[in-house]
Parts: sequence; C-alpha cells; structure tokens
Amino acid sequence: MGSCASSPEEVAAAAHTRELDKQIRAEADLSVKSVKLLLLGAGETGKSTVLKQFKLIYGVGFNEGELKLYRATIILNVITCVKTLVAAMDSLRIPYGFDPSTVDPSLLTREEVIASEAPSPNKASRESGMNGRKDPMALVAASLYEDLNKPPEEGDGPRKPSAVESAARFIKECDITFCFGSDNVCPVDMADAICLLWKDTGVRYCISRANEYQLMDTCTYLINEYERILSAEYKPTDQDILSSRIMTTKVTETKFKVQDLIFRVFDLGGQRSERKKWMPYFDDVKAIIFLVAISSYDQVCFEDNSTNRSEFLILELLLSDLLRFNSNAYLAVTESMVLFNTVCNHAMFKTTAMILFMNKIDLFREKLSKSPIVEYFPEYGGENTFDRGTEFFASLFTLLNKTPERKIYVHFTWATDTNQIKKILTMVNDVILSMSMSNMGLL
Ligand SMILES: Nc1nc2c(ncn2[C@@H]2O[C@H](COP(=O)(O)OP(=O)(O)OP(=O)(O)O)[C@@H](O)[C@H]2O)c(=O)[nH]1
Ligand SMILES: [Mg+2]
Repeated sequence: MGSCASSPEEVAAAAHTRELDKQIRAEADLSVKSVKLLLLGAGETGKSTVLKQFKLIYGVGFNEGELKLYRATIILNVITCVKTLVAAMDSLRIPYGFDPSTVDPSLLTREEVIASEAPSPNKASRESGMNGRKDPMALVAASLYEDLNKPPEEGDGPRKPSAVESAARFIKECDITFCFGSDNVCPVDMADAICLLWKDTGVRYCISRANEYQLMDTCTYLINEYERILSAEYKPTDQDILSSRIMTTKVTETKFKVQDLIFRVFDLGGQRSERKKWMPYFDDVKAIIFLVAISSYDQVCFEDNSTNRSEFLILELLLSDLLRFNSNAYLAVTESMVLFNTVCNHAMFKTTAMILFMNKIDLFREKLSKSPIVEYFPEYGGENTFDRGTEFFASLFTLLNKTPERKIYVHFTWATDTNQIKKILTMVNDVILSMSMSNMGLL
C-alpha cells in the first residue's frame, strides 16, 4: 500500500503524455482515414463522369434537385449537338440527304472530283493537313454541295429548300438560351426539326467525320435516346446522367466513405482556362486519378493553337528518341501528354499515388478501323488492334514519368459503364489505402 503513489507532478505529466498520445493517435487516424484525391486531366476526358460514378457506387445517387438540373442539361445537350452538326454540314460541305452507300463508285474517279480540293473544315486541320488524305467520299459530298448551292441561273427563282434544309435553318437561327421554356420542355417545332435532322443520311455521314470538328462524344448516345429525352414526361436515368455533358467551371469537393477511408474527391475543370484554378488544391494530395481520352488520338486539338505549338515542340523534344510525332498535327491526346508531363513530375506529387485512367475505350475501339493509328502517329509500327493500340498510348504516358522507381497505375476505362468502373475503383482504393498506410509507417 502506498508503493504506487506518485507525486502530483508525476500524475499531471502522465496525464499530459496520455493526452498527447491520444492526440497523435487521433491525428494519425485522421490522416490515414482521410484521403485527398484529385481528378485531373484535360477537358472532356471524363473527370466529372468518374465523380458521378463515385456517387452512384459509394454515395446515394442523384436527388430530385439534381435530376431536374440534369433533365435541362440533357435536353440542352441534344440541341447543342444538332446545332454543331448543322454548322459542320456547311463547313465540311455535305449536302442534306447525302448517302455514301448510294454513291456511284464511278463518280469517285471523275477527274474534276479528284482534282477538286475540299477545303479543310478549320484552321487547325488545314494547317495539320490531317485531311490531306483527300477522302474521295468527302470530295464527292463537297462537289454535290457546290452543285446544290450554286446561285440560280438568270431568270430562275431561288431553289425551294427541302424539309430537312428548312429544319436546319430553323435550328441554326434559334437562340439556345431562349429555346425552351420554364417548364423545361423542348418546343414541338424544335423537336420536329431535330427529328428530321437526326434521320438525315447526310447528317449521319457528318457524324462519322466528327474528328474534323468538335462534336460532343455523347452525340451518338443522344441520337438513340432523343425521342424519350424530348418527351414531356422525361425523367433522366442514371445512364443519361453519366452520358450528359456540363463543362466544370467550379471546383467541387465531395466526400465518400470507402471501406475505412473517407475519400475527399476534388473535381477540377480541365479546359485550359480552368487549369489556372488547380494550384491551390495541390497540397497534401494522397492520390491523383489522371484521365486521358484515349479515343482522342485522331482528334485535332481546338484549344488555343498558339500556346499549343510551343508546348508541342517541348514534348516533341522530350520524346524525340522514342517517337517522332506527325510534326504538323497537334492532337487532343498530345495536349493530354503535355499536361500529364507537368502533373506526374510535379515536386508536390512525389509521394502521391499516380493513377492513370486511359478512358473512353469504347469509342477508341469503334474508331480504330476508321482512323488507323499510324495515320496520326507515323512511327507507330504495331498492329492496328485494341490491345496493341491501348498498350502503345499507355506507354507514351508512362514514359513521361521521370522517377522510374515510382509506379504509375494504369487502367483502361469506360467511365460511363458503372459495372466496369466499380471493379476498377475497388483496385484503385486498395492501392490508395496501402500507400496511405505505408506513408504513415503503418505497413
Ligand atoms: N462513350 C464514352 N463517353 C464518355 C466516357 N467518359 C466520359 N464520357 C462522356 O464524355 C463527356 C465529357 O465528360 P466529362 O466527365 O464532363 O469530362 P470532364 O473531364 O469533367 O470535362 P471538364 O469538366 O471540361 O474538364 C460526357 O458527355 C461523358 O458522358 C467514356 O468512357 N465513354
Ligand atoms: Mg468536368
């Protein structure tokens, strides 16, 4: 009795030590359990789509307010797609009703057709010569377009436009901000015009040349679903929401509980103007999911061409031993490489788990036969297959990593497919968890 007695100072010191231990444990626990994850990548690569998948898989999905917002967004997406197509029909010089399957092959060898130069649809591709292939079908379309649109002979009145041409004019002239009312219903005359245009073979052909202008990737999905979307009682499904498109202009933080971790997921806008906002979020980042739209390998990059050129030349120097680019074309995938080079080798991300999503593999698979890789990357010597192609593009990115001992975790993703993303996020979470634990010295 009495042998265990301590002085008041010793009791206070022990209490203080216990309190400190508790605090350290709590802090350690918090930093292990809270994981800051950034979604980075160029514009339209699928960052917000991955965030939506997090919500569906680890959250509670979308509430009524969000459904209302997405309903308006999706209807606007349909109208925007049709407006883009109507503009592209003129810039690519495709006549409405043009049907490649009915073109007389003898037309393709007509001297005047071969000789005619179809002007490229925009500055970027004109400079790049990406359409230097002189696609014979494009030349036939352009020649028919000229015939149809030439000024009437003297004494003749103007040609009466076809129903689909009138629909195109209606769409061209409508102001997108006022085209549907407070009830968020697409007006009947607009729905009718959209319906006529969607069904037009010339418009379908125009969609097949989407790499020559900028069309939302979701366009084909919307085409298949537009009747449902334009109906008065339309309510978006999860798949509609995943396929919808809103450019991110405000950084968002969303928290999810994944196993024992709290994920703080930051979705940042990827367009050039939005990237200026990234820096303040670079502190204490445990993991980055960097998204690349692998399907953009044949897509001319449309953002700010003057800046692109210099970055492009730097990248060309960086990779000159590995690959010689088509020195005239600045492609959307090249823009992603420039950005990944900066992010991956950034001093603040030395211990950050770097996860690369080579996204939009569904579109990549569809494109391969129409757009052989070698036409855009002349040094590519592999087979024009999905496996070899994905491997090649992934290697272009992983080779940019200047710290060889650091692993880049690569996944080939289809961000609009919940089942596939669910499996991939499980693997990603395992990596993040084990990296967080080992950074804390707990593994
Ligand atoms: N087919 C297909 N579409 C995809 C895929 N991933 C994303 N999309 C679509 O691509 C479009 C752009 O996706 P977002 O998630 O908005 O792109 P983002 O990277 O957030 O773009 P910013 O906010 O501008 O930086 C949307 O319409 C998506 O539905 C995919 O794997 N396959
Ligand atoms: Mg976004």
